[in-house]
Amino acid sequence: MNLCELLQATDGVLLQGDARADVQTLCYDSRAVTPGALFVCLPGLHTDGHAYAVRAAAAGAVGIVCERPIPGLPEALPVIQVTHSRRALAQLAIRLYGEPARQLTMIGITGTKGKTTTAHLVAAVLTAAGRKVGLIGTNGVRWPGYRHPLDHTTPESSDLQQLLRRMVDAGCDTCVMEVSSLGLKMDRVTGIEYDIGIFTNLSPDHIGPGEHASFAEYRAWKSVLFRRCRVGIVNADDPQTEAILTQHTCRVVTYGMDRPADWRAGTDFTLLHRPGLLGVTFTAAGPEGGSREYQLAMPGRFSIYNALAAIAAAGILQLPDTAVQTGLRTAVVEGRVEPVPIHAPFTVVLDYAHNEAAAENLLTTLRAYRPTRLIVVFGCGGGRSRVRRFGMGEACARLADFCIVTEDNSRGEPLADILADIRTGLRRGNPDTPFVEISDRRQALYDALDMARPGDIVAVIGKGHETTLQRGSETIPFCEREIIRNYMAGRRT
Ligand SMILES: CC(=O)N[C@H]1[C@@H](OP(=O)(O)OP(=O)(O)OC[C@H]2O[C@@H](n3ccc(=O)[nH]c3=O)[C@H](O)[C@@H]2O)O[C@H](CO)[C@@H](O)[C@@H]1O[C@H](C)C(=O)N[C@@H](C)C(=O)N[C@H](CCC(=O)O)C(=O)O
Ligand SMILES: Nc1ncnc2c1ncn2[C@@H]1O[C@H](COP(=O)(O)OP(=O)(O)OP(=O)(O)O)[C@@H](O)[C@H]1O
Repeated sequence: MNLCELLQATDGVLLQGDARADVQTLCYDSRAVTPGALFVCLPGLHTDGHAYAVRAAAAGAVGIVCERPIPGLPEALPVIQVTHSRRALAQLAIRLYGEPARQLTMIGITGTKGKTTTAHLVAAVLTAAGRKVGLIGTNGVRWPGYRHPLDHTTPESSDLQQLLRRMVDAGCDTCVMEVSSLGLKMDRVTGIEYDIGIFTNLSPDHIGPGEHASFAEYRAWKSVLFRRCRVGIVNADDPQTEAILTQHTCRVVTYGMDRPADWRAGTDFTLLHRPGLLGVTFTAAGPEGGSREYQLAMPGRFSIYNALAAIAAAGILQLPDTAVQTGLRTAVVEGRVEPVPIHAPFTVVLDYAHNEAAAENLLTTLRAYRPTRLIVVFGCGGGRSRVRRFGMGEACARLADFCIVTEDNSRGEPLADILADIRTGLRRGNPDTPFVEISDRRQALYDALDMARPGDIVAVIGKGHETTLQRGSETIPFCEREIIRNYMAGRRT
């Protein structure tokens, strides 16, 4: 597209050069510039994109977008000054990729916990209703026939708009995406008007250097989604919902279990536990009454909240209830309390929990299923906070019947040091909980499967959907689902 045409989407002023240049793509990292790219200088936390404009030009950039003049650029190179380059990046991307979000039903999900799960549930329900759905979030991007991992839960605006364009070109009619607070703060979703915004819940997270200054700031950014959507579906039971709705401009639809809500589930739900299945059945009624029964193949009370958000979204989109029931019954989220399908009288689940709060939440949920024994396989990452290791150790010792402590992305750090910290945590949590240390994670999985007996739950936590293991400077393929299935298949033959 012609640079001149693109610029009209921004408040940019041409400082030098000819605006008739042809722009093929947008780029915000000089190391990724290819000929035909328009380089947008983003001021960052660690460095400033303006410092790399000369390098971008040398790599073939057809123009530079910046917030201030940059010395040393070739005279003929078009340079455009904008007030805010992150915002400009989003505006340019929307124009370059032909406003793809306008051609999709856009559903954005925000909240501290449950974004990934709710996004999958909404996508499953829509798919069961015959929609062609694209999905973007922590577990990557996918649409029918395509999937790819992503660096961010909510991608940078230029990457996001390009993905949306590809979804439209692939025939998708709907996009379900996780909208992180940083995605909102960093203009990654600027310019997108969501048909539906969903709020799950809020607790302190992502507060610290480079992320949010305080809980209030974190919450304020999440609340922005409800000024950028037509209908906001919010959790009536979350104490932060009222604050999230400050200055909202959308129609509000509520869901919950404890307080009055448009979509409400009964508190008399039933936990389902069969080998290979940890689920729940519950009833829910919408604004028009008429309670219906739903089944989920994921455990716990909190899963009902995620499902209610999906049921409410389906209600707004007027999807048939049979599709909602089918979608919820069959949805599985990789690495989020994901059951591994094996022929065994016990249950194995994979989960991404890698801090004390998440481990506590998960193991408490699993204990409610009254397993004969709860066996936990876990480790902790190297080069990260030691507090996390003590905390994981404590939570697992308090809630498991047996722990197998092993490696988890040890990166450059000696595994022995990490295991020693976990051991300290285990002793603090409950010195009587038996545990073994098995350095090799694959062997730890094999041992857990060998010791499991009928009615046991084996929770393998920390890696969730990841398919690699970072051991020292090496990154090795490590798909726990495959390892477990292959080992169990081998045991049967
Ligand atoms: C805290 C945060 O979000 N940081 C983002 C920010 O990085 P930064 O400010 O440190 O950037 P920087 O390194 O100073 O570089 C500034 C600019 O110079 C450019 N550069 C830099 C070096 C060079 O040689 N050439 C060059 O052009 C960089 O590409 C960048 O555009 O801008 C970068 C480019 O836009 C982002 O990739 C980066 O995300 C980092 C990797 C990150 O980890 N973000 C996480 C915290 C995040 O966004 N998480 C949320 C929430 C997830 C959840 O809720 O679970 C998410 O949506 O993923
Ligand atoms: N509605 C919920 N309320 C509380 N906890 C939840 C909820 N949904 C999921 N969880 C727990 O949080 C974990 C993470 O869930 P999920 O990945 O869906 O959330 P997320 O918002 O995408 O989180 P993250 O940003 O950490 O990836 C799950 O494994 C589960 O233990």
